[in-house]
Amino acid sequence: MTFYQKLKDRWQAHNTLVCVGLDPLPEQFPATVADAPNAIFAFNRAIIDATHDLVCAYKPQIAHYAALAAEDQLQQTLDYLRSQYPDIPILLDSKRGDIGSTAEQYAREAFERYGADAVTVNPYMGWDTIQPFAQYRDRGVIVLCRTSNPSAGELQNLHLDSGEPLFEHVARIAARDWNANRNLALVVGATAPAELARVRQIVGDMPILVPGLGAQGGDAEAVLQAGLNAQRDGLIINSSRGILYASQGNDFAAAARHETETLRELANRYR
Ligand SMILES: O=c1ccn([C@@H]2O[C@H](COP(=O)(O)O)[C@@H](O)[C@H]2O)c(=O)[nH]1
Repeated sequence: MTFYQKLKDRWQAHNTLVCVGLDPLPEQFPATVADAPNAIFAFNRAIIDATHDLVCAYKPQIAHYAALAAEDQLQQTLDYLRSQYPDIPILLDSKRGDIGSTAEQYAREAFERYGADAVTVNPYMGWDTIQPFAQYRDRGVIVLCRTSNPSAGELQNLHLDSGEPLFEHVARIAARDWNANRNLALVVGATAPAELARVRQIVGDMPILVPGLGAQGGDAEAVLQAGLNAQRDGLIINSSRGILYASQGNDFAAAARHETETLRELANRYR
């Protein structure tokens, strides 16, 4: 099944737009988990078991594993997801971007080594750096368009000679020129609802990954009003720290479930 079909099934059959980010910070784990062997995998497994029926996707951010030399625990987490919850798409957030021959290796890393359903990529270097990912027709390629960080507008909102801001140009060429295999999606931050509304106008029904709720302060109502597509879905609304570290006590998994449920209900209120 393709990334897009898996995602659509989760949006519809499970009635959820929520994506839980798997960004381990062991210093915020409860001591009982932090001291266990393979603590990152144990933490992720508890979060996944507590939230799997509420999510449309999981999004591990690769730096959180690489910084700790814990790629083996990322792999364990992905293997666990595939064996226990095979219908939930896995979005590997690695924001890769490099010349074509290196991009081919990054695509192999995401899709063959880790078996991700989709990967985030940086469009700054142009189409020949995206194409090695997009040629995996059954996988998703999620292109950074208007990110959620405070300085995002420094470059992404700059106006081109055509008069349109750069992020709109990225949305336009991604939808019009780069999406021959119908496997592209975009990233637009929850902290930029006006830009999200413009992107939705430009790209039609294309999926949009929206990070920046919770810890970064994005507003769920504004995101839903700006970002839903004609089918009243089309959004992958991510929260990582706000869910994972809702409690740092032994009730962390139950607290994560509560936060996920709350975000799902909030999002569904505006659908
Ligand atoms: O524009 C972007 C693109 C990616 N991210 C990633 O999403 C999560 C957000 O984490 P929170 O704890 O919910 O703030 C994180 O993995 C980022 O690397 C983003 O925030 N903004």
